Amino acid sequence: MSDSAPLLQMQDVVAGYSDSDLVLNHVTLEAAPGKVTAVLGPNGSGKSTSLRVLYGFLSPREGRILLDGSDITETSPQERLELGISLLPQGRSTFPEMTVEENLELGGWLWRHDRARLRRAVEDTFERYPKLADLRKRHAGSLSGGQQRILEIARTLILDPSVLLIDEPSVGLAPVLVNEVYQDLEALKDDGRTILLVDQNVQAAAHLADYIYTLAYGKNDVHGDTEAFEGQLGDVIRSWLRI
Ligand SMILES: Nc1ncnc2c1ncn2[C@@H]1O[C@H](COP(=O)(O)OP(=O)(O)OP(=O)(O)O)[C@@H](O)[C@H]1O
Repeated sequence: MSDSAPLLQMQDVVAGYSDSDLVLNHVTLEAAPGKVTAVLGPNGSGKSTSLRVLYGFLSPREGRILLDGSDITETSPQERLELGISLLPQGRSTFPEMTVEENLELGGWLWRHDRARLRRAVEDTFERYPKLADLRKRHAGSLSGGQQRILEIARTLILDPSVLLIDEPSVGLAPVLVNEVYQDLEALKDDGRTILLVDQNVQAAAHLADYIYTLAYGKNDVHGDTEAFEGQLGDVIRSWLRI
């Protein structure tokens, strides 16, 4: 872990989708403030499940989740959202029949009773993403895959979260759009947001990340500063082929 105290921590978590099922077997992850922490690993190693536990969609059977040192293990996803944690889930999550603007407003649902604040947040987002502003009245379902992904990222920012949990940001996108998405994530890093990134795109994630964890079979494998992985990522990936 880097020098600063971690902002978000998953400590020694055991979790599964049923009583008999063990998906995370004593997994520990820590995200330092203002840094990008990547969680890499082969299919089925428990990366997305870790994000679900961190966001509160799945309760751990053992272990704790800490935000800035406070135990949030028992808090709901809505409370975590209020505390400044946002999740960008894997796969399509826009509402296709609703406009770009309505999709953004839904991202700010917590502020629905404060219309002025919500409107301001939507307009701030359009300022940050001028291309989305041009599309504001279009149905999300009519946007290209890349535009929809940018809309999804923009929607996770509406509440101005300090921690972003990002699951497979570039999956299913054409290579030219993949670059656009990672440039956007780079800008979020420059904002000083804390990012925990789960990714199959190992090279792009490593390029962005300050710190890397790898998981295998639902357990921690190796972890360290990204520089420590320099020249070794190929070996790490090859080791997954033997799993
Ligand atoms: N909703 C679910 N119900 C039951 N089992 C699940 C569910 N989601 C995932 N699993 C199982 O949990 C294990 C870990 O899955 P998870 O999606 O966390 O892995 P992953 O590392 O993110 O994989 P990928 O890179 O393929 O997305 C897998 O065996 C998977 O089949």
